[in-house]
Amino acid sequence: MTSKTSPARFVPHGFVPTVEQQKIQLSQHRVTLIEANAGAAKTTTLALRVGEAIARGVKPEQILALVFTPEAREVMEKRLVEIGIPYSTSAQIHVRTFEQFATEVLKAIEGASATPLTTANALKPHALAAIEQVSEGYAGIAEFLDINTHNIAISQFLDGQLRLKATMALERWDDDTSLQEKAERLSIPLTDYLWTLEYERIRQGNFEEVLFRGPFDATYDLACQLHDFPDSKNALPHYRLVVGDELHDLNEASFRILEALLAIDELYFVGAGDKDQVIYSSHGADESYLNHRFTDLYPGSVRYPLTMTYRHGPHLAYAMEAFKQKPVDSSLPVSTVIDQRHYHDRDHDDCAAQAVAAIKKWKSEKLPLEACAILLRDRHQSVAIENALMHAGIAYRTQGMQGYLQREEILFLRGMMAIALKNLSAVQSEGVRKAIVESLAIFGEIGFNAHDMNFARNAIAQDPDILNSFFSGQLQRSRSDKARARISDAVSYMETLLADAPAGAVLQEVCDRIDLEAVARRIYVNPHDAAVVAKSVQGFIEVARKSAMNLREFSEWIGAADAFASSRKSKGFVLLECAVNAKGKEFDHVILPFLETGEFPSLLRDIKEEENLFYVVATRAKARLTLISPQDEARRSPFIGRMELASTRSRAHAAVQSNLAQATVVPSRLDLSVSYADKDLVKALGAQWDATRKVWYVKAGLDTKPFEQWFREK
Ligand SMILES: Nc1ncnc2c1ncn2[C@@H]1O[C@H](COP(=O)(O)OP(=O)(O)OP(=O)(O)O)[C@@H](O)[C@H]1O
Repeated sequence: MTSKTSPARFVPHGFVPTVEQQKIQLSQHRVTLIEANAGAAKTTTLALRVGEAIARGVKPEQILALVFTPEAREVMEKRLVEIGIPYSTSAQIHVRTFEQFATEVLKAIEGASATPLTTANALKPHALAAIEQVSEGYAGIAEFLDINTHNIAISQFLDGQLRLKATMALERWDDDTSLQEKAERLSIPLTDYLWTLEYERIRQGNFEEVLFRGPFDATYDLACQLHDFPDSKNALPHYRLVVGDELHDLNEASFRILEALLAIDELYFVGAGDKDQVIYSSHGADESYLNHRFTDLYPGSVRYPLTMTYRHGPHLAYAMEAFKQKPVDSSLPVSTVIDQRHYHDRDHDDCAAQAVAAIKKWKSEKLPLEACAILLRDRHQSVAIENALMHAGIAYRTQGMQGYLQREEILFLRGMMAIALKNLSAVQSEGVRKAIVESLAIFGEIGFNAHDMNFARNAIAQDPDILNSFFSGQLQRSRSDKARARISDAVSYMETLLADAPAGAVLQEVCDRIDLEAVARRIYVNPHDAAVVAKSVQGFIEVARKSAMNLREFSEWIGAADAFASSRKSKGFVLLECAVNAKGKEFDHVILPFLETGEFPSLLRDIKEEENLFYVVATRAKARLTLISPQDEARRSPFIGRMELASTRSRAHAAVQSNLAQATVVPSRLDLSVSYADKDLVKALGAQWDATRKVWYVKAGLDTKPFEQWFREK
């Protein structure tokens, strides 16, 4: 595909590739691997490789770019265009998550798509059916079984089966291996092993028709299919080039899909990753694939380094070097600012005020708000931040999560207030009215089926005055007597209230009467989700209490806040996003609030992954990183201390000076505006044709005078 001596045919837009990048761009090895630090241009260099392939005649639809998450897919799509591949061309490149790719291939094999079930709540009925089959079917060994059907057990089961499948640990055993032995070898309780087998039996359905697929199931099913029926490899599209980003997320199932793709002749593969960005080990992600699995399979694979980060300057590079205890460097002649701000201990409103102060400072320097991102460890943290932003009149946009006023648990409380004030009609948006009705049904644990739910949503959204009578009537359908009694009590309490009752105290009373935290634990399969919901609710009640408003005033304030949050500006807003969704992205200014023990690192999660997640979010910053932590040093996240900010500062300063001294102005190529009729003329004068970007250009270093009449900007 490429030859060792030939120069690059693809010239990117806006920067000159380094020698290291060029080696990868021109690599002619079947398997090329890149292991490099955050911001060291992995995605960009994969995009360069794609551009080079197109410049050499590979059709864009013969190129596959594989990633693991929708966010990473977005970043890859963006980079392809940024480096200069025209949108019309890049849109034809197959940029897919593994799961999406597997779904498409399975559809080609099976001729139909299995129902996708994406949430733990949607999978719960199938998990319950499976455990029922275990308790009935294995009565003979019942004394070894430990049957539990509460939400925590289901959540643990769903995580466990995902891991078993991601690591392909359910593969066939010798017939004489007993069930107990198999469970022991997998280091899981026998019940969990049997539960997974039954669950898979239900999922795989009868008559070879898969009934449903949960998260990651398509990847697993395709890996099994390729293993069990080698001929199904023929269903894989024939690509000429496959690039894989974020390969640190590889697990056994996705690796096997890559293996099958790589068995296709004439296919080149270039993959990149950073072992310190592994945050999905619960899904079987493992650095061993990058470390040696590729090389074991393809001894001819080569590894190329990308040694410098291009996202930020030496200050942040050295802080990350100290944090991760690995070499990190930057050749950028810029001082990435690392600001620290502190808040009164446990005062999250003060923390949010510090975030606002950091944004105001940025704005006062005439820097664009949309280049600013507040990255949260968890979504419950957005309550204080959103309020502070609204209060300061700073527009914001949430990504990958709803603004807090639109979340189920808060919509439920808004519904209860609407019942008290009989003012659902005051909620401007019909969509929000519908969502409020749905949340009342969910937290009221009313057993609506999809049809009933739809009917209720539409009827009440159109005629909000019937909310009270409808809701009281439907409560009779609540699943448990206890829940029905509690919520009826809360509704009667609300209906007796006057509009001038204090909102904070009333909402607290509603939560106590219903025992909302227990309801959340019943409703949310994942205990972490239930905990986040409880924290959101507490945050909301705190807002009401601190406002000192009565019910009517608070309801009006929510209406105004709703309108503020939904105002859509194309510019002049800051971004609010959860840490896990920020992978692969970059922002001029990253603000990390709530850096205290228990929040970040979260104590409910694996500490190594928390550390990797912190590394991921801190390295999203290009020009400025603001760290917001408690005044009390003992309560601060230990991650800040590990950045050794004070001791790395002078070395970083010296590196910026030295980078400045070495910086040279690199002459870049000049794009021309040439009509079809003039093409032979410019060619004769020495202009080059860029097949990827479909533009004539003068190579860097050539005399541009003869081309003056075709300059794009005179
Ligand atoms: N040769 C170069 N000169 C200057 N800037 C570059 C060069 N190559 C890439 N960059 C810039 O470096 C930044 C980081 O690149 P990229 O996102 O590809 O890194 P990455 O290694 O994939 O990051 P991560 O793993 O942290 O997501 C981008 O802003 C990109 O435009």
